[in-house]
Amino acid sequence: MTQLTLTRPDDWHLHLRDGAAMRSVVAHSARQCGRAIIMPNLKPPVTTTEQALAYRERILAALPEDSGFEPLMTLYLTDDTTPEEIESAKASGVVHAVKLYPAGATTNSASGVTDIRHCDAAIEALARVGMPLLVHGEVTRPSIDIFDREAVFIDEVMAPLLTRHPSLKVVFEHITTRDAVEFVTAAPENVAATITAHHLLFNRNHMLVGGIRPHYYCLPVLKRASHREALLAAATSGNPKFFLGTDSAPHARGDKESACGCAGAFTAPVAIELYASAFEEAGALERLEGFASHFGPDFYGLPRNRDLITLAKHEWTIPASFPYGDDDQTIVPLMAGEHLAWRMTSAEDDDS
Ligand SMILES: NC(=O)N[C@@H](CC(=O)O)C(=O)O
Ligand SMILES: [Zn+2]
Ligand SMILES: [Zn+2]
Repeated sequence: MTQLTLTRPDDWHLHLRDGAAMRSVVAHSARQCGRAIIMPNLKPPVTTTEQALAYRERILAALPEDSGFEPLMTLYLTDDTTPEEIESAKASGVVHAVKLYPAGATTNSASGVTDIRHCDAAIEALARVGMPLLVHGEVTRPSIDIFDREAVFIDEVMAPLLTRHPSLKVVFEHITTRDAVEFVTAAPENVAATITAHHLLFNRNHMLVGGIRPHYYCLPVLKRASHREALLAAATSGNPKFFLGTDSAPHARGDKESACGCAGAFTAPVAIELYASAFEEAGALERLEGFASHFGPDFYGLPRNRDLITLAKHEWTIPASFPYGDDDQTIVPLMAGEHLAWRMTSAEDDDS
C-alpha cells in the first residue's frame, strides 16, 4: 500500500495550553483533526462552563483562516464541583465531558480530586445527563511504585466507581497497561479508552536505554514491552471501545530538557503518521480508520467527520523543533530528527 485515504480523524485527548503557547500549537492539530477534546488542566484549571466558553473563544480566535477545527471543551472536576455545574455544562452544548485528575497525579493536577467519593453528587449528575467522565487513572500515594499506579487505580478507584455508578460513561484516558486493556475489554459498553501513539510505539527502554530521553517522558509513564504489545493488539483489534487520543502535551524545550523535566510528549504535528506506523507494524492499516475516525464520535454520540485525509508512503524526517510561545522558545516533537514512513499529504472536502 502506498496511499491511504481515511475519514478525517479526531483527537479525543489533547492539551492546547493557553495564550501564546496555544497560538503556536493549535494549527498542528487543526491540520490533521476535525475535532479534539481539549483538556482543562490550565493554570488555573477550567472548572466552570463560563471558563470553558471563554477558553473555546480563545482557541477559535487562534485558528488559521478557513479552519473547520472544532474544540470540544471539558471541565476539570474538583472536590467542590456541583451537580448544577454539570447541568449547565450539558446545557451549554459546547462542554462535552468532565475530567478527573487525582490530585498530584500529573501536570497541573494540584486542584484535582483528593477522594473521588467527594464527587459522588457531581458524578451522579454526569450519569444522569449522559456526559462522559474522562479519567487520568493513576493513584498518587508515594508508596505505590510509579510503574504500578495505573493497575492499582483500577482496583482501588475505577472498579468501585463503576459499581457505584454503573451507567456512567467513562473514558479511561491514555491507557498504558495490559491490566487497563483487560479491564476496559471486560467492562460494559459505557466504558471506553483512549490510546496514545507513543504508548503504541514505545516501551520504557526507549526512554531509558543508552541515556535518559526526556521527550519520551510522559504520564502515565511508558511501561515494559509486554504492555505495549497489549495496547497495540487492542488498538488494532477493531474493538470500538479503543480510540485515538494523542495526549499531545506541549512543554517548552527547556522545561523538558531539565534536571526535573516536565511530563508530556508533543505529538500533534505528526499524530496520524505515528499512529499509521504503529498500525502498519501490526499489519492492520485497514483498521486505522475505525480507531482514528469512527469509534470516538460513536462513543461521544457525535456524527463522524465528512471530509477525508490522505497519507502517502513517503519517508521524511520529523523537524528538530517548532516555534513555541513567546520569546525565542521552541518545542521538540517526539521523534524529532527521526524518519517516518507515512506522511499526511492532503485533506479534501467530501461535498461530492
Ligand atoms: N501526559 C502528560 O505527561 N502530561 C499532561 C497531563 C496528562 O495528560 O496527564 C500535560 O498536561 O502535560
Ligand atoms: Zn493524564
Ligand atoms: Zn493528557
